[in-house]
Amino acid sequence: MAAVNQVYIAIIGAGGVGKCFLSQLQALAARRPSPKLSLCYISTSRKALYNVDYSPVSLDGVTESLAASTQAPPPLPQVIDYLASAPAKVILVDNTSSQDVADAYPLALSRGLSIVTPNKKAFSGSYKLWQDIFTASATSGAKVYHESSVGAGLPVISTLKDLVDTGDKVTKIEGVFSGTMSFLFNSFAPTEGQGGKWSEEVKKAKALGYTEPDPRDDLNGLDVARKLTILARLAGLPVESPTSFPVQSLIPKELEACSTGDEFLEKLPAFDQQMEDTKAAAEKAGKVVRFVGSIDVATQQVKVGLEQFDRSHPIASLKGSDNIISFYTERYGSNPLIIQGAGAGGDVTAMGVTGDLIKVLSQIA
Ligand SMILES: NC(=O)C1=CN([C@@H]2O[C@H](COP(=O)(O)OP(=O)(O)OC[C@H]3O[C@@H](n4cnc5c(N)ncnc54)[C@H](OP(=O)(O)O)[C@@H]3O)[C@@H](O)[C@H]2O)C=CC1
Ligand SMILES: N[C@@H](CC=O)C(=O)O
Ligand code: NA
Repeated sequence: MAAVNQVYIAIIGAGGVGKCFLSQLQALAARRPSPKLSLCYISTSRKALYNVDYSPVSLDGVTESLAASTQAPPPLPQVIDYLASAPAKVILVDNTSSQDVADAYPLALSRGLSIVTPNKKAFSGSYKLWQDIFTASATSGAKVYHESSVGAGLPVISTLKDLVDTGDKVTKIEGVFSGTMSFLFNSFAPTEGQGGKWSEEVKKAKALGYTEPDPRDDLNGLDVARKLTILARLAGLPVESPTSFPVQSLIPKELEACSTGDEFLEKLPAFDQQMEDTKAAAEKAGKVVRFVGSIDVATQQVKVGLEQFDRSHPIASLKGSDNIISFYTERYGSNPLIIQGAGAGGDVTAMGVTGDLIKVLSQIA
């Protein structure tokens, strides 16, 4: 018999986004006495904290408790078994970028666990995984939300879903979909002034928490390709994978064989001239270079890569890690619905996750 008025939260991943989420969760739990939110499981890749009798793990100082824990995370099917046997409903928060965790969503959903996540891997992996996730959710009634998988906390997924669900026809989606790429080009090739060195800006983007755990996943264009795969599927295109359309990589050929992200960052300064040449070519045409993506729904064409823009273009004059995403639809005609704002960073990403958690609570509690 499920305990009344209590919802268990299980968290996998406590890095940049995970830590910000924990502090938002603690504030939410303090603000909202009902349902009572209790942490029943938290792990990183090497440590875990949970009690076999489901007594809650305290949110006070949880990062430190987790770091000091001597419990190792059990294999995922075992974690799902433990959560599915909890004496109240469970929301699983995946704050990793792990494909293994993403692959376990169909099992978790089929066992009644709702999921909220900023992890793109489940929704941009194989089309079969996408179908399995939504079939499992529809069959069990467990919810799955992933607003922060595109545009961090910006309301990109919810807006696209509303457009589609209310019967509008999306014809094109285009813009800047990467906080890292936005930050890099806004600071390396600004509309005014000189700009910094490419490799130094890449290191800054990582230090600011904008990049993927391995920054090569941003620079090879795959992070943007994943986001476009998600949006294209929501707009009705059965895109097979993020590698099934043209994606431009900014990884120098000579560094493709680096075995770690750290080795790549160490060697990158020797290749700064390649990006300087790209910048100079745009300047010669009186323009600036930016990394953009687009989905043409009618022709089913998706593409990701560098383009040149006039300095006065809204894409050229973005600031910081801002994304700008334009939805062209039948209802909006030639004036697209535009969403703009920070597209990366721990707090804004965690906000999307916490917002999703609140949506799930309103449906299951
Ligand atoms: N940073 C941003 O601005 C944005 C991030 N996102 C997404 O948010 C997610 C988290 O990003 P971020 O916090 O920056 O990444 P971090 O690398 O800072 O944190 C990742 C966390 O996940 C843990 N982890 C990784 N693999 C596993 C696993 N198999 N099992 C358990 N724990 C695991 C890591 O543990 P350990 O340290 O032990 O490896 C770490 O605690 C990613 O999917 C990213 O794409 C989305 C939008 C914006
Ligand atoms: N690395 C990503 C993080 C958000 O998805 C980005 O820079 O946009
Ligand atoms: Na979003």
